[in-house]
This record gives sequence, structure tokens and C-alpha cells, in this order.
Amino acid sequence: MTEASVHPALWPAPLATKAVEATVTVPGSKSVTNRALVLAALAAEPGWLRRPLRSRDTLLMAQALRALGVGIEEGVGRHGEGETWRVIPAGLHGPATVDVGNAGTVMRFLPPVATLADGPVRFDGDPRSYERPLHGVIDALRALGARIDDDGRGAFPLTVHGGGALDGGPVEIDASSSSQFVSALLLSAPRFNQGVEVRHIGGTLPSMPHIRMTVDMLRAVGAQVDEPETGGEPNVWRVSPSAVLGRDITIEPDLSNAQPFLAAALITGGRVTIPDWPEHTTQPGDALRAIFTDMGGSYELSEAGLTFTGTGRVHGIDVDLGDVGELTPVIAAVAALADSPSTLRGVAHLRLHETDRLAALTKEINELGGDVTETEDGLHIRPRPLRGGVFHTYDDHRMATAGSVIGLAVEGVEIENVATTAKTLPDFPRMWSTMLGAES
Ligand SMILES: O=C(O)C1=C[C@@H](OP(=O)(O)O)[C@@H](O)[C@H](O)C1
Ligand SMILES: C=C(OP(=O)(O)O)C(=O)O
Repeated sequence: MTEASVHPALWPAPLATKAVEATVTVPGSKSVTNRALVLAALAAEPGWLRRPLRSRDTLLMAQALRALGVGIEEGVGRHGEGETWRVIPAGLHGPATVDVGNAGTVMRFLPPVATLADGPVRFDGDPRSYERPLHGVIDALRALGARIDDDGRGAFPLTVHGGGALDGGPVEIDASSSSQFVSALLLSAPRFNQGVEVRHIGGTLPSMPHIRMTVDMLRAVGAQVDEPETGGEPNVWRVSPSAVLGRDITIEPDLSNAQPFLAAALITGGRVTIPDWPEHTTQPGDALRAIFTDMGGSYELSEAGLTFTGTGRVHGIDVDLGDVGELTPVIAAVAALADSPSTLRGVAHLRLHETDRLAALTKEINELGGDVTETEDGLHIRPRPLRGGVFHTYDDHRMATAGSVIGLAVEGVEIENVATTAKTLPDFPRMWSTMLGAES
């Protein structure tokens, strides 16, 4: 248990007393930042990340790459000191230790990188990292020629005995518990001797937009990728061996972290603008435009960014969130405040996220007087009048933001350990209060 969960601070979630009217600048995407760091570390020349996210997950990634010998320097960007990272690749060295925290991207994306180091790399992390699925990455790396010690458990702590290179080649995996298995193998694959051919052989693959993000970012650094969506075989991804180019990349705002702010507009009948909303993106958060419109709002994408407007009336929704699972907690919170029931489907794999999100949402919303039941692959949510109380967060950043959304409409909601939002959005409490202070 972390210190924060032994002494959980309670944060009184602010109530919205009127329609929220605000412009909220959201920091960079976790998923894009951590992919960009890995690709820059594997490149043949230095690269830049502009407006990277600085949060627990991305700082853990940067710290791990530095431990392997990669230079990551603070640079002066267009937006002032400290807003860029210059990444200077180097030979990857062991021995090294990597703390994965509870970051799925760090725990899955870095073992393949470690196979390229010239010595042992020991991985450890938060207690929850021991429970999150990893076998797809570890078994695949072994099949591709890596030596990994894990006491036979297929979980952390473990040591990847980097041999300076990896054969690579064809491999079958079951990635139905996490798309990150596929992304992990593809990201390092240009540097494997034979590249990689990953064949997914399990049930439904979640989070397809995140795999698309991996493919697009690989292509942007010069990799050749064959994949199902551009005419390749279904469920098969191939990356050819090649040099990785150093690039200058500006990180998009994290659209999944924009979600609670958009939800505030929807629930209060207000208007929230998120500047720099990308016109085209692989981020799953882009699906919020359609989902929150179905739930009763409307949006406009303009030079100013994405402006989302609510009417104060929120409708229930029946939706498959398999592609966009990380949006589920805040959608569940909004659904609990709607005028009709909701069914959220396709997200059984959320039981293995930061916490068991289906169980946690059910318990916490019901403890405020709600009526939520778990299904095999999601949630049924029947809105009822809610009351105040403690909203437990289980070291899950998205539970904290979900509870805060309910707190906008329900007096007396207290969020346990709101600091857990530091995983991807360290400034959340201040941003939330500022948004409400900007009410008109
Ligand atoms: O590759 C990524 O950056 C992510 C993929 C998804 O993981 P799962 O496929 O495990 O849900 C998502 O939920 C996570 O927040 C980020
Ligand atoms: C599932 C999530 O994170 P992770 O990258 O740790 O899997 C998330 O951010 O919702």
C-alpha cells in the first residue's frame, strides 16, 4: 500500500453552482508522450519532444530510459523554458533498474527495449503492477530470443538479460487483455534483427485506436509497417528492421484528460473549450465528441479548439467502449447523473486496469445511493438521486476524476487521495477549481 492510501486525504469535490464557462488547456497525451520517448530513445540521431506530458507515468518512462543510458535534457521550447525534452539516444546499457510504477505503458513498452541493452535490466513496480497482465509481452520476447528471469510467474519483479540485440521474427500472442502487448512489440521492432510479425490469436482486441497510434508513430519515424487497416492480414502486424529517425514532435493534448472538463459542460449546461484539439488524431478521447453528443450535448471544432456545450439535461447511453476503454470511468459518472439508464459494454479488460474499474465504479456510485450493476463485460447504470459521501479511488487517476464529475452535481462528495491524478494529470485539482472559478 502506498503512504497515500494508508492516510487517504479527503478532497471536497467542488459543487458547480451554475453553468461552467471555461477554456481549459490540457497537458500532453500520456500515450503519445511515452511512445515518443521510446521511439526517440531507439533512434539513430537526437530528437525533440515539444510539450511533453510531465506526470508520474511519463517521468517514470524518462527515468527508466535515462537509467539505460539515454540522454533526456530539458530544452527551451517555443513556449518557454522546460517545455521540451531533447532525447539523445545512446547504446543501451545494463545493469539497470526500472521502476514501472503502475504505468501500463512503462511496464509493457520497456521489456522489449531492455532486450537491446548489453546487460541485465531489473523491473519492479507498485503492488498493482504485479497483478496487471504482462504474459503477452514476456512470452513473446522469449519466443523471439530473449532471456528473462521471472521466477516462472510471468510478472514483476523480473529481469530482462539484454544481449545487445534480439533476433525478432514471427510470434503469436493473445492480446485480448491489453492492446499494449501489441504496441510494445511493434515499438521496438525496427531494432530487432528480423523486425517482427505479431499475430493476435485471442478474443477481441481492445483499444484499437491505441494500436493505430503505435503504427502511425512508427511510420512517422521511418518504419515500414504492414497492418490490417491498410490492407494487411486481419490481426497481423509486421514491422521491418530499419533505422529509427530522430524527429521533432509536438505532443497533442491528452483528450482522455480533457474528458472530465467536457463532462462538466455537459452536466451543468455550460460551455468548455479545449484549445489545440487535433483535427485528426488516433487518441481514443476524440470519440467523446460523438459519445457526449449522444448523451445530450453538442460540439464545435474551430480554430479555438473543441467547444463542447451542454443543456444541463443528460441522457443515458448504450455503447460499446471496447475501443476507448479508458473513457469508461467518467462516462459512468455522467451516466449516473442522466435521465435514463445506460449500458456500457465491451470493457471486461478494465478489471485489470489501475484497479478493477468495473467493481470500483459499481461500489463507489452505489455507496452514494446509485444503482449500478456489473455485467460480464461492463456496467448497467440506472440513475437515482445521489447523496454526498467519500468516493474511494483505489490509486486510480480516472476514479478520482470520475468522482469529481459526480461532485459537480451532488453536494458533499469527498474524493479520497485526489493526488492519484498525478499519474497522468498532476495539476487536476487546481485546473478543476480554476474551471469552476471561471463560471459566468
Ligand atoms: O497504449 C496505450 O497508451 C494505452 C492503451 C490502453 O490499454 P489497454 O489496451 O490495456 O486498455 C489504454 O487503456 C491505456 O490507458 C493506454
Ligand atoms: C489504463 C490506463 O493506463 P495504463 O497506461 O496504466 O494502462 C489509463 O490511463 O486509463
